Amino acid sequence: MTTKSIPLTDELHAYLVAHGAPPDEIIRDLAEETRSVLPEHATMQVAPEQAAFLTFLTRLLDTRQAVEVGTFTGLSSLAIARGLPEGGQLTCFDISEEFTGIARRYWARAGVQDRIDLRIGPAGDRLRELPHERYLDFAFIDADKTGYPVYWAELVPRMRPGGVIAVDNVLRGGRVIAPQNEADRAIAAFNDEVLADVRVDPVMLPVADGLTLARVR
Ligand SMILES: C[S@@+](CC[C@H](N)C(=O)[O-])C[C@H]1O[C@@H](n2cnc3c(N)ncnc32)[C@H](O)[C@@H]1O
Repeated sequence: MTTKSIPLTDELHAYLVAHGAPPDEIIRDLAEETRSVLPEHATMQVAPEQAAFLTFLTRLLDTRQAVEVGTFTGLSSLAIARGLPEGGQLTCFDISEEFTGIARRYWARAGVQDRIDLRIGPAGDRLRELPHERYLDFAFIDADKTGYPVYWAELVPRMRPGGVIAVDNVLRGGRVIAPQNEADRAIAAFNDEVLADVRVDPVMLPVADGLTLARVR
């Protein structure tokens, strides 16, 4: 028995991915294309076990309306879209036509393009265009780290009671306890803000680079 999460070697990580929900051919091709076309940015993609978890969570919450902030080449959005029922909708936000051009091709190949509404532009501005109602079942934040407080402020009031916001990179490779740059400091401050927010019940999980799940009251 251990009182904390065990470290993952490469071999153990491969085992964990293989025994959870192993990536299918579409996800494997998307990861491979991202690595070969955008080698400097490829680590921005969510980990395979996170992708599987996003699909699981989307289904668990019976999600009909979801939002993603930070789409890149589309792995997390594909995972969320796959968890939606017929008629469900995912609204995605990103600033890059180049990155999301790749995403669009893989959404089409997976047959989920009709469930995804991609909006290009700074998410802080574009999120304000969403209905001012508590209608979202699930939201995933994974864009520029200094923008997290703005995305949080726009999303929390739009979540239905019991809806969940998932936030990626909350451990910043471990640097969150000794921040070394602006993004690290932003996440350290953001994590404190989430903890103090009486509108949500959060948990922080050591999945990949750290994943916070916040259930909105
Ligand atoms: C970590 S990546 C997202 C990875 C994605 N979730 C995946 O699984 O592939 C961050 C993304 O945020 C986008 N981004 C950066 N600043 C943004 C902003 N102000 N508004 C919207 N998107 C932004 C970047 O273009 C990039 O695609």
